[in-house]
Amino acid sequence: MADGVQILTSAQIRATESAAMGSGGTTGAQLMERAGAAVAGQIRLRWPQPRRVLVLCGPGNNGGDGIVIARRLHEAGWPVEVLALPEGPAPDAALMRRRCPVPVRPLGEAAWPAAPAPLIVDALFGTGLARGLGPDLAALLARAGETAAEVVAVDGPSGLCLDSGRVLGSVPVLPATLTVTFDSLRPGHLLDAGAALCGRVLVADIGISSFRPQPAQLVRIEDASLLAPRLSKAGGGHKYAHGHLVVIASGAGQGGAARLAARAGLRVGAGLVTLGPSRDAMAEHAAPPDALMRRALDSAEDLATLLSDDRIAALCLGPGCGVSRAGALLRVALEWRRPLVLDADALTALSQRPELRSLVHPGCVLTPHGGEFARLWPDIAARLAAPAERGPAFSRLDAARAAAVDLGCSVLLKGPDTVIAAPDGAAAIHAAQDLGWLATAGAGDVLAGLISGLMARGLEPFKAASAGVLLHAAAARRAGPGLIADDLPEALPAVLAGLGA
Ligand SMILES: NC(=O)C1=CN([C@@H]2O[C@H](COP(=O)(O)OP(=O)(O)OC[C@H]3O[C@@H](n4cnc5c(N)ncnc54)[C@H](OP(=O)(O)O)[C@@H]3O)[C@@H](O)[C@H]2O)[C@@H](O)CC1
Ligand SMILES: [K+]
Repeated sequence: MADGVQILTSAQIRATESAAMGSGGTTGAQLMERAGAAVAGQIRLRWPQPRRVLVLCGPGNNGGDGIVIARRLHEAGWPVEVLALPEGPAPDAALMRRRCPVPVRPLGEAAWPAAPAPLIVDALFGTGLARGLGPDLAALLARAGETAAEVVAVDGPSGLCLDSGRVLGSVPVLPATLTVTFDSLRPGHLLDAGAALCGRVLVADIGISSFRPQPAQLVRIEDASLLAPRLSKAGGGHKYAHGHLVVIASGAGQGGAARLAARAGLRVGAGLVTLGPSRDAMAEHAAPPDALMRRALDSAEDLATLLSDDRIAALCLGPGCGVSRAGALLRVALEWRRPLVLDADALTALSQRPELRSLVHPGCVLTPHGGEFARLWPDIAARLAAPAERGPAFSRLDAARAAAVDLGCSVLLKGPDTVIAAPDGAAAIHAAQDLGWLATAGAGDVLAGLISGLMARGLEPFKAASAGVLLHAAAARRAGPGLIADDLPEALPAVLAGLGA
């Protein structure tokens, strides 16, 4: 498992809540009170001056939280209006409605305020969302969205599936300025459309964390400082002790993507990196850094000979390699059965060579973007592309996990919401929606180099993939807008120094 913050699915948070209540230490009503109080507290911190607030409540416990928020804000002197859907079978929410000092009016066209409130609390549906919003509700929320009010979502924007980050049905949801969720993040806060729709996400501690399932199966990786002990070279040692990475490069005239990967491998601390172009491309791959070693590799036999040196610790195949060259070298790379990153052209080559799929092993990390993923796993990609009608909807996390199980290797599905999945079910999400400038040519090649460099240093595949993604993002943050991929390896020394590695 990677180091990170535990993420719980809707089913897991329900189980955690049940375990907390089952322990006898707390009741559902107490948890609802804590949840509502936390949201009301955040609202008052963010907007210290009372303002008109419209609280929209659903039939279940999400709506119950909304009622607590309304009461708390009312008690603090805020002008509060509450509109609610008819009650469902949720006894704690019903109790809160009975205790509410503010009139609870039926949510609908007739009761909708003529003058829009500047703040809307969306407590319609949370983890219990089962399907898309009905057309009447969607129309009301669309109207609310037009008033440019600030929106605070309780647990998440209603209509957003908190397990997948996908909007259920084909109805728009009301984007939130602020989302306050409870105990832990849900996958949907980070994945897909969720990241943009949730706005700023805060996690309120409601006192149930000791009842979470263990060990954590899903984490958010966000804190690069956790990497420092793993990346430290404090023990010293020979260059071979830090791993020898081989990066396969292209034939003549196919560009320098592999050099970016190799440079990243060096910068992340592999003891040696050998770049392997074809013989006729040796001259064009002779450019700096001079720390790189070169070795001509024309054929699968040449690669097999090189890999028979058991000091070689990891291999990176794909960046700037060319699909046919990657295809020609793929079998030997897989039969080596040691740490291997397959990226870019190697993924396309693998999708064209189904007979090689059974050779993929747990020491492999595959790093597809969405297009490469769809070529390798068209059935899984089709499930992801199908409309999301019911919750929990099939997610990018489900897709990466299914792919990891299918090939028995770690899979890193790239995107602004990168998902990393191991074949044993462990998974991590890295959300970098703020790093739009990282979507630049060659950035993926650098990532492949980082991961394979870390694998050469001995990190196991899932951890190397997680650490590589973190370092990649940290380097992009340091380089800032305007970066080109070449800047990423150059930013690494400062990133690593900042981590105390
Ligand atoms: N877990 C915790 O630790 C804590 C959780 N807490 C809170 O509880 C929330 C979860 O509560 P919940 O389980 O009652 O589900 P919730 O989201 O209120 O919705 C369920 C209701 O909505 C209905 N419904 C669903 N979709 C619909 C649709 N499209 N259109 C119309 N109706 C639809 C559904 O009806 P049904 O599908 O059965 O027909 C059912 O009646 C959670 O998000 C958090 O805020 C805190 O209070 C305390 C700590
Ligand atoms: K909500």
